[in-house]
Amino acid sequence: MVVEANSRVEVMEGNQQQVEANILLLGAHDVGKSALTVRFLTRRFIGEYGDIESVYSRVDKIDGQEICFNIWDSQSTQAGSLSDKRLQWADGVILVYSICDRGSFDSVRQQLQQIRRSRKSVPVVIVGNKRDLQHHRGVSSEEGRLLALLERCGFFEVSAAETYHGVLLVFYQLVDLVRETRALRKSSAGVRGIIRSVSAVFGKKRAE
Ligand SMILES: Nc1nc2c(ncn2[C@@H]2O[C@H](COP(=O)(O)OP(=O)(O)OP(=O)(O)O)[C@@H](O)[C@H]2O)c(=O)[nH]1
Repeated sequence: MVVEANSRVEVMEGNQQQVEANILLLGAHDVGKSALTVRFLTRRFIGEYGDIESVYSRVDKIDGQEICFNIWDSQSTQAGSLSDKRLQWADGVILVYSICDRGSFDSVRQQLQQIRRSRKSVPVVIVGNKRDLQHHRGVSSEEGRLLALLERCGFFEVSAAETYHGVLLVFYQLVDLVRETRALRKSSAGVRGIIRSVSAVFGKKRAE
């Protein structure tokens, strides 16, 4: 059976429900967006990645629920040229910088501001990648954590080159945030509905 929910198609077989989560990866050039995507999809680090911008999918079962991750590994953009189309598509955003590249951290700050202007409540996880290159570190963990705290984002430092599990946690935390946001939206829509009904009844009484 196929049902429409919040303009999203959810596929149901018996009691099983598959939830879709559109995840957009953003960040400056060379920070490891493709490396993180490929790690998550294949568990591998292949070292060099082409320039093909594409959406990839992977289905996982989390807490008994099937989640279809649709991942848009976008080409790096200047802050300011972040297309609205990509942001409107996303249910959640992974903002990537390299811990060795301060400029890429500044780009994350700028992109975050831009995201907040057009999608105020979209969940975001900030990722400091290339954690294996400690000797070249240019951004401290505290700076990354503080930015995430101030902007209410998730935060991880990972190495796409070295570990799979750290990368897995990034995607899983984001999907948790996406599910929480949807649940909140649903319950606040419910409350709005109740308020409308109550005002309709009282409005009527006043008119009588
Ligand atoms: N040492 C190290 N190198 C990494 C890591 N992640 C990615 N790289 C390397 O960084 C370079 C850029 O990685 P990509 O995944 O292509 O970066 P990108 O952000 O997708 O780059 P663009 O698509 O050009 O914006 C490649 O040479 C990767 O091998 C990491 O965790 N550690």
